[in-house]
Amino acid sequence: MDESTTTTAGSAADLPWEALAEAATAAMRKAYVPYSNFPVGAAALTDDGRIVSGCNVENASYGLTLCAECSLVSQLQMTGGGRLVAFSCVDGDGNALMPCGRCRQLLYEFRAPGMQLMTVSGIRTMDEVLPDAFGPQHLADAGRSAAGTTETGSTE
Ligand SMILES: O=c1ccn([C@H]2C[C@H](O)[C@@H](CO)O2)c(=O)[nH]1
Ligand SMILES: [Zn+2]
Repeated sequence: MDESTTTTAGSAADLPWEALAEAATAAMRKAYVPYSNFPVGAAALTDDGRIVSGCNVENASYGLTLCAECSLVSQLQMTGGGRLVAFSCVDGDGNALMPCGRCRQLLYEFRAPGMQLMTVSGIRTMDEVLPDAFGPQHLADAGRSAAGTTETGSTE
């Protein structure tokens, strides 16, 4: 079945978008952005009910900047792993922000089937924001793909 039609994430309306926006806004306030002055906060619901979040962290070597989504993925892994069911990120004014291309790829790795994202243009699925994505499923040699995981990362 097409991931966008699976229901692991539940219906978009049932997802806790308000709580995610609040967590993203709280994370945004922790951003380290002396160069761009463009704080970003990201938050996501995991498949076991946690909310993980992250902020952008810039660097004097500008290109080394970590997007908020990088920080979120790191927190996901450090707090028990799992998969992302719903994702939201906000700018300094609290407005929804579309993750940059690199971050869509980062999020794709940890998506739950049917993962939903709150974006500037409304609620979208991962498939919609990153169609025909490259992922662990393309690493044909099992030795090089995510150890012991299936396409969606669940252990079997
Ligand atoms: O998806 C994105 C896009 C941009 N930024 C950050 C990086 C940089 O610090 C600032 C301006 O690009 O916004 C993120 O955190 N996530
Ligand atoms: Zn990014």
